Amino acid sequence: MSKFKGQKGQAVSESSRWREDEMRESKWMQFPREVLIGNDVLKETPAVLQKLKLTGKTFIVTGKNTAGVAGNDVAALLEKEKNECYIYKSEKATLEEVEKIEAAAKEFKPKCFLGVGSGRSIDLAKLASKRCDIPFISVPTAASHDGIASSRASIHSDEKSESYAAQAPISVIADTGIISQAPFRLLAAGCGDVISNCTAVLDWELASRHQNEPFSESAALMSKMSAEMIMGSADLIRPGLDSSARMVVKALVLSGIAMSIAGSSRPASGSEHMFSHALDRIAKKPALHGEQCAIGAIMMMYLHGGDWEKIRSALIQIGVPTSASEMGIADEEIIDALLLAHTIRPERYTILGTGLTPSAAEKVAAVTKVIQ
Ligand SMILES: NC(=O)C1=CN([C@@H]2O[C@H](COP(=O)(O)OP(=O)(O)OC[C@H]3O[C@@H](n4cnc5c(N)ncnc54)[C@H](OP(=O)(O)O)[C@@H]3O)[C@@H](O)[C@H]2O)C=CC1
Ligand SMILES: O=C(CO)COP(=O)(O)O
Ligand SMILES: [Zn+2]
Repeated sequence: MSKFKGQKGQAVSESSRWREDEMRESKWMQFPREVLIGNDVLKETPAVLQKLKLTGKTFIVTGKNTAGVAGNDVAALLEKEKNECYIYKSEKATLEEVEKIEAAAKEFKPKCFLGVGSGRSIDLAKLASKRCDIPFISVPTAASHDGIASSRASIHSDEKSESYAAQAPISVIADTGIISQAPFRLLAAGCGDVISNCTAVLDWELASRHQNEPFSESAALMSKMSAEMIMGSADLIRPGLDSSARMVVKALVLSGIAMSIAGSSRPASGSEHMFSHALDRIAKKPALHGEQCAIGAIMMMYLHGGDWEKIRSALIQIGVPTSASEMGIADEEIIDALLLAHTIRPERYTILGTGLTPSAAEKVAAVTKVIQ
């Protein structure tokens, strides 16, 4: 068995090479402290704030739809307990929006931030709270993405999609009564986001082998486990069921924790996410993040030479779109996104390498039945 020098100079067998990261001397990781998952847990929000000694003033970042779903209710619950709330309705997860929130919060001087809503609202609250050095609580209204519990914030602009080091939520309050009543498409998208961890981890392993990129076996295992949890229970994920919402939320939390362990979005974001970010830029009407990542995962698994049909079957069973037409995206936009994807995060080594040729892009999309 060949040997190479580990980070501290000691010889490490190749079979344990991927464990090198686990042997680092120190690493700073953040995880949520109070995690509430269940029907009607929203009403516990004032108690959570009290337990964490964060009562007083609360800055709530929510969205246009989700204000009515939960944002206003949370504010009412807190105000009943003599907390003052500032409600900020946001639209896009951009750096400009983070700056606006930060400025409003500096005036209001809250004790904590709440992100109540979709991925966008949670990411904005997460990054703005980090910049204000104030704790943040994640209150998802849909299980549509694995940023619910992660310490990362995905911020987008016309030119790029970046993953910022933010902070892990001090608490996650996931009311499955609300989440199970959200449009099923959102829950299915969350399953797609987690299933796409399969290819993200393969890309990370590739980067570890080809470029000696730091790799965390525990983060990778956790990420794969969350994907397997969903694929193995695909038959149990149904609209309107509290049990389905609970299952998906737990997998999303696990996947978010994997990112916090890695200290990057690597365990949950590889070539399939680069494809999705490219599609966000190219498509006239992009689909949901998790839907696009799921389709990306089918195609990237084909490129890895893995079992893409297994991923496709699980997605079909759950009800996640597996073709461009089901997502409402033109076939040409899929090809263009495949050709652009490798440029999205050039520093992130993946199976896309320096890019696909147009004929290779057409082939992967056609063979995997993403385009007709
Ligand atoms: N930080 C991280 O680690 C991660 C971040 N992400 C990011 O998260 C985002 C994707 O999140 P996602 O939630 O899929 O998409 P969006 O943030 O785009 O939200 C999708 C839509 O769902 C609506 N919605 C949410 N909950 C409900 C509900 N209960 N009832 C009715 N409508 C509802 C939202 O309304 P409203 O307009 O009120 O918001 C919004 O219009 C992307 O920006 C992605 O990059 C994804 C994964 C990981
Ligand atoms: O979406 C993510 C994991 O599901 C992570 O986000 P990025 O692709 O922005 O790093
Ligand atoms: Zn994602």
